[in-house]
Amino acid sequence: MPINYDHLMNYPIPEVRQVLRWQDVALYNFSIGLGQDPMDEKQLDFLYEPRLKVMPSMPVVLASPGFWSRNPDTGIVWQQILHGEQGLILHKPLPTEGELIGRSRITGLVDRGEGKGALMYSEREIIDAKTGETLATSTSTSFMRGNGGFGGPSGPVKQPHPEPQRAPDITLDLTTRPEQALVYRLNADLNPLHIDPEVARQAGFPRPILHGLCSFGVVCHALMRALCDYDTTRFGRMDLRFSSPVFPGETIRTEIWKEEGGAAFRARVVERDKVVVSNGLFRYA
Ligand SMILES: CCCCCCC[C@@H](O)CC(=O)SCCNC(=O)CCNC(=O)[C@H](O)C(C)(C)COP(=O)(O)OP(=O)(O)OC[C@H]1O[C@@H](n2cnc3c(N)ncnc32)[C@H](O)[C@@H]1OP(=O)(O)O
Repeated sequence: MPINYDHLMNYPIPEVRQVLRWQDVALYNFSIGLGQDPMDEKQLDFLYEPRLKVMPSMPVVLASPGFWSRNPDTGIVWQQILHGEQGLILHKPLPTEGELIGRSRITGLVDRGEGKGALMYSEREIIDAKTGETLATSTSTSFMRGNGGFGGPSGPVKQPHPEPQRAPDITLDLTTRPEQALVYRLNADLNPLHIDPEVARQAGFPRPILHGLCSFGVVCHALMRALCDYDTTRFGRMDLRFSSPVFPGETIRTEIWKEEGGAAFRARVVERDKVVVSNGLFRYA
């Protein structure tokens, strides 16, 4: 069944309620690599419950509807879907415990043409169930490699943040672990692409790849360390493009340029000297 534009634009993504426990926060922080140096007190703040902090990238997994693109009635060839872009705006400080509501919707569909894939833009608001306040807005682009030529519009296409043409001001390396995707998926994203070698092969990869949102968290960690001294209240927004897959176990080098109002960034895998995240935009106080 091919994509039906009207059907997918109005797809009823279920509203999700999540009771957030401190253990969920610690698991998320651990799953993006915090605590690799157990003597680093600033990293322990993200794992130790008496003084627990939430890495600001966490809303991308909060009150998430999961991998709903796999539902047959979407018409999406789920085996060929890749996470293309991700954005996050934080409106309020994140709690370590409470009840959250996630409301998701499709905001755009772009047909890139037969053999060139399609883009699906979506947005999720993460709301504090007690106060009704929106805590964060998460925006995603799904690059649907198997759905080009479905007869939809050819735009509008989101314009990525331009990258400076000079050497970065700061670089910071963070390693990922070989089993990182196996832990990361426990947050919410159960796409078998990240655990099942056969599904990875069908998608064109020699082995399972890392979740885009895990790389998003690793890069957020790098930005918070390099620019904000781990002060989570300083995070404003973060946008990026996933330009090439990361394999679990690789080292992610975040390259940062300071610019008016914040920073631009990209990231590369050191072992393959391959840019994996591009067109990054970071706003902070
Ligand atoms: C909340 C739901 C979110 C979705 C969840 C999905 C489930 C998750 O579990 C899945 C994952 O986490 S997958 C892992 C993370 N993502 C990746 O590894 C993808 C990495 N990127 C790629 O492989 C290529 O960039 C690729 C394949 C994306 C594009 O490569 P090419 O086809 O070679 O593209 P290229 O020739 O470089 O450019 C062609 C046109 O496409 C635009 N473009 C490139 N990369 C893009 C990207 N990442 N996102 C959006 N647009 C992108 C280019 O601008 C270019 O546009 P134009 O033709 O208009 O000039």
